[in-house]
Amino acid sequence: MTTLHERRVDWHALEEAAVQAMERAYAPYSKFPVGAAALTEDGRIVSGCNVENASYGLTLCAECALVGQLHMTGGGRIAAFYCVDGQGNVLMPCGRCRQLLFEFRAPGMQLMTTQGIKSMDQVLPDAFGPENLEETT
Ligand SMILES: O=c1ccn([C@H]2C[C@H](O)[C@@H](CO)O2)c(=O)[nH]1
Ligand SMILES: [Zn+2]
Repeated sequence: MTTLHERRVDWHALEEAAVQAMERAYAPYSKFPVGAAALTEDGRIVSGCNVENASYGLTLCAECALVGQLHMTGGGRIAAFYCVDGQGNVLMPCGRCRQLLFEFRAPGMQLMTTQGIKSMDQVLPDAFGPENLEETT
């Protein structure tokens, strides 16, 4: 059971970064731009937008770009996460993206949700993670 960390988060800065990322979205098919931003444990803000494709199923969620940027800019772990839709409203990450974020979570990672701040465990209970790979034979 993960508990929420007491780390103080500048949610406004994260929201702004998410909105800026959303403005870079490539979403001509769904017309549903998404921006995601994360605060790393060492204080960086990384972000990403969704990138769609004429072959619709190949669409990359905003969180895919975010974890790519996280890794490319020094790695580390995500302390807080914020995702917005085209109106700038808080958006819940899809199931696949919850799994992507789980891989890079810091202890007590906080997620802004439509129901307020939640923990990773609340949005993805009983998650499959790297430790599960150690269970074979
Ligand atoms: O967590 C999510 C959920 C959806 N989308 C994008 C994918 C697609 O381009 C659009 C509509 O599903 O929203 C994201 O970027 N992240
Ligand atoms: Zn997604």
